[in-house]
Order: sequence, then C-alpha cells, then structure tokens
Amino acid sequence: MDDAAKEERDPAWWGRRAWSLLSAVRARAPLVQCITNLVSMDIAANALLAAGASPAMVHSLREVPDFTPRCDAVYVNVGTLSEDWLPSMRAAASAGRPWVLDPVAAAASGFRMEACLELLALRPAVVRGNASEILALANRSVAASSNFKGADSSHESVDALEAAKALALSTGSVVAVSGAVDFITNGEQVVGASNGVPMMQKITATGCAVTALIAAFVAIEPSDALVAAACTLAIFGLAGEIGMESSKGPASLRMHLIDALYCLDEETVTSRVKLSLRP
Ligand SMILES: Nc1ncnc2c1ncn2[C@@H]1O[C@H](COP(=O)(O)OP(=O)(O)OP(=O)(O)O)[C@@H](O)[C@H]1O
Ligand SMILES: Cc1ncsc1CCO
Ligand SMILES: [Mg+2]
Repeated sequence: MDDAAKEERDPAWWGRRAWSLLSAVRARAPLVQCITNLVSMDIAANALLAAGASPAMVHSLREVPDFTPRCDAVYVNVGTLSEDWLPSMRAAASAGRPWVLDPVAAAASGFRMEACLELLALRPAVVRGNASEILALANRSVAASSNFKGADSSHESVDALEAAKALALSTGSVVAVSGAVDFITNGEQVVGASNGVPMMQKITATGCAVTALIAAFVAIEPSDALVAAACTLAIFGLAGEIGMESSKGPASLRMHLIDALYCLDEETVTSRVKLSLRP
C-alpha cells in the first residue's frame, strides 16, 4: 500500500481499486500455474477463467524449467500433498515469478507442517489460509486438540489476527485469513474484507479457489500484494453474495458464484465491495 496515499481510508477508493484490478485481470488474462490439490482443481480453474485469467494445472517437476518462467504467477496449495509433488512446489516457487501459498490443513501432520514452513521460507507474496491454518503456521504446531477439523477451520478469523500479523512480520509475506471477515495484513497494516456468505464454507475448495484468484491479482499488482489480496477476497465474497440470491444450497451456489464473478460490472463492484483499513 502506498504510504503517500492516505486515500485507502476512503471506502470509495477501495471500490475503484477493486474494479481497476478486476478490469486489468480481464484485459491482460494473466497465466497462473496452479500446483493445487485434486479436490480444488476444477473450482480453482473455473474461478480463474470466470475472472478473466488463464489457469494451467501443471505440476510435473520436469515441466517447471520450461513452463514456470513463462507464467505471470504461481499458485501452490498443499491440500493433497504427497512426496512426489513437493519438489515441483519448491521448484515452481523458486522460479522467480510472484507466487502465493495455500497451507491447507497445515496442522494435519509433521510432514505437512514442515513442507509449509519450507515453502514459506521461499517467500510467497501472499499466504492465504483459514484461521486454524494461520494459527498453526504462526505457532508451528501440529494439531493436538480434539476439535481439529482438517481442511476446515475450527476458529474464527478474528482469533487468528494477531497470529497473522506475527507471521507476516516473521516471513515478509502478506498473510490473509479468511472467514466471516477476511483479514489481510503485512504485519503493520490490516485490511478487513467483509463480503461473502456463510454458505461458501459448505462448498469444498472455495478457499483454494480464492487463493488461486489472489495469484492472478498479484500478477497484475506484484508491488502491492496487500491491496491485491484484499481486493480479491472482497470480489470473491461479493460474487458469493450475488450468487446466493439465486441459490438453494451449496451446489447451486457453486454455479451461481462462478456466473456472478464472470458478470461483475463496475457499478456493482464499486458500490458493494466492503473493504476497510483497520485502525
Ligand atoms: N462465515 C462466513 N461469512 C462469509 N463469508 C465466509 C464465511 N466463511 C468463509 N467465507 C468466505 O468463504 C471463502 C472460503 O473461506 P474459508 O475460510 O471457508 O476457506 P478454507 O477453509 O480454506 O476453504 P477450503 O479449504 O475448503 O478451500 C472466502 O472467500 C471467505 O471469505
Ligand atoms: C477436503 C480437502 N481435503 C484435502 S484438500 C481439500 C479441499 C479443501 O481444502
Ligand atoms: Mg483452505
């Protein structure tokens, strides 16, 4: 975020910023290499396409030297991590392109936690997780509690805000925690995004899809990952709100959310994104 511009305290500034980034994604169609979990591939690719980006699910280590340097951004997600895929993740994250990390179920095992910490050391522009994932990463702790829910969160996003700030300061990455309110922080500034509907949690891999979309926005705005991630989360949440108006449950919301993302226009984005810089 530009220190010189104090306009980010103005809600209208955020609306214009979100629209200008979405318009740029549509105009420039950034190519996003996704090394993502098997559950999320379809919704992540469709969310990227609906927003105007070009997804490519390329995860073979042998393709990274040729392919990754030609991408505008890289998305790494450890949701269905295996020993085979970790070298590709490392290599793609090290290829010099802006990249983002989704630490799905970081606390599930020592293997997964170590992989996430190793990837974090490769300095993603953004790490986006749910509250339980961000708490686990900040504390470097594998789940011991009985209410651990794997890929789902057992905490509210606000519970992970201090952990997110600490993680951002210790890693140099922007950290985004999703939930009823999404918090996005570089360790000093905190932006809140309060679009979205609770039903989004009932569709598998909506979090994975929004992290993929963050990669596309970071490709457009690599020098301001905080603003790029915040605008992405608000836009995706807004698509969920509009989609919910025509939906009966998770399956129809999945379809209507993707349609709403595709159809977003300037008036809707500028008047309905709910983004603010927190005191
Ligand atoms: N209670 C809520 N109200 C409104 N929006 C929500 C709520 N909970 C989650 N969301 C939105 O749903 C999306 C997914 O966030 P969530 O925290 O469920 O991710 P996740 O747990 O990583 O999901 P997954 O692992 O299934 O991909 C985000 O865009 C987030 O803003
Ligand atoms: C359910 C599930 N399990 C591993 S990844 C994934 C998708 C949501 O993160
Ligand atoms: Mg997740």
